[in-house]
Amino acid sequence: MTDLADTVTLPPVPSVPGDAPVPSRAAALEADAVSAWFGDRKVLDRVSLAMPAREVTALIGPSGCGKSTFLRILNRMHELTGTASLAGRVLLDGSDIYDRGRRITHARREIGMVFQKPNPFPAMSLYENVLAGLKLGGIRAGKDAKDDLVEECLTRAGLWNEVRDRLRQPGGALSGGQQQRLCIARSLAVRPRVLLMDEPCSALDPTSTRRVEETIAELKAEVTVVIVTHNMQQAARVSDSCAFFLAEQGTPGVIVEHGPTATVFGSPRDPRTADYVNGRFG
Ligand SMILES: Nc1ncnc2c1ncn2[C@@H]1O[C@H](COP(=O)(O)OP(=O)(O)OP(=O)(O)O)[C@@H](O)[C@H]1O
Repeated sequence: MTDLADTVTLPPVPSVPGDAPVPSRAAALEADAVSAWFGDRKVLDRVSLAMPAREVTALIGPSGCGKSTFLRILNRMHELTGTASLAGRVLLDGSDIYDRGRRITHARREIGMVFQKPNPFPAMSLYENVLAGLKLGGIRAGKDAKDDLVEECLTRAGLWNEVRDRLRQPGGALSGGQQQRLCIARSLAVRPRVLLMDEPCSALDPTSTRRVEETIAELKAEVTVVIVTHNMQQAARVSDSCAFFLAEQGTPGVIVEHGPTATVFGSPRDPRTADYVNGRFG
């Protein structure tokens, strides 16, 4: 249910949708000594990571090392799991999203999430899918502003030209790759400052994957992107910097190495990073 005290008006859209550049609201995100538990099992240990504005940061590492948990901590989704707890700070342009008095809805609106499996509302039209987050976030907009916003977000997600003539068709009628770009458009409609992506291409074919990667490259001027991927070529293609997570022999996950993507892949400092990026384990 929408909390009325949290109702806001949509920030203005460009006057020429799709053509005018969207003013950048990208924010820097910084994790400071983040630890996480499920029950009494610690799964992340004092992870610190700077994710600069207008850059793509890739989180890589073997299955189970805590990448998704870390990502979910970045927009306060971790706390939705009953047994979950955490310590540390997450700074969005310097202020902690976990500060007392900060609303969970604020973090969710500022820091969007795209999931592994495209999850559009299948019976809702494409138009309504794009706008779905506005209702949930208590954001008001008039008819013209909504029309402009739908065009703008579908354009930014790289889907407008494919669907402009069928906006009233259901979201479930699209291909998997198109559905994922629809989900990206839906995330963009609330004007997030950071977009988190949890293996966004793992359910997609190579052509759709390439299209989503192009979309990520186009978006990063306007929104900071943090992406979890198991695909090393993808990390190398899309990211500016890269963090290698590892949880060795039942110990909690830590970042072994973090730096510019070219360095992490080309001349890593730690032999474990070299082994992982060269496919020798994981
Ligand atoms: N809801 C949960 N309840 C209990 N333990 C969990 C839960 N979710 C994750 N875990 C555990 O936390 C650890 C980190 O899991 P997480 O999903 O963050 O790893 P990951 O690196 O994203 O893995 P993958 O690459 O396979 O998605 C794992 O040991 C996992 O079993």
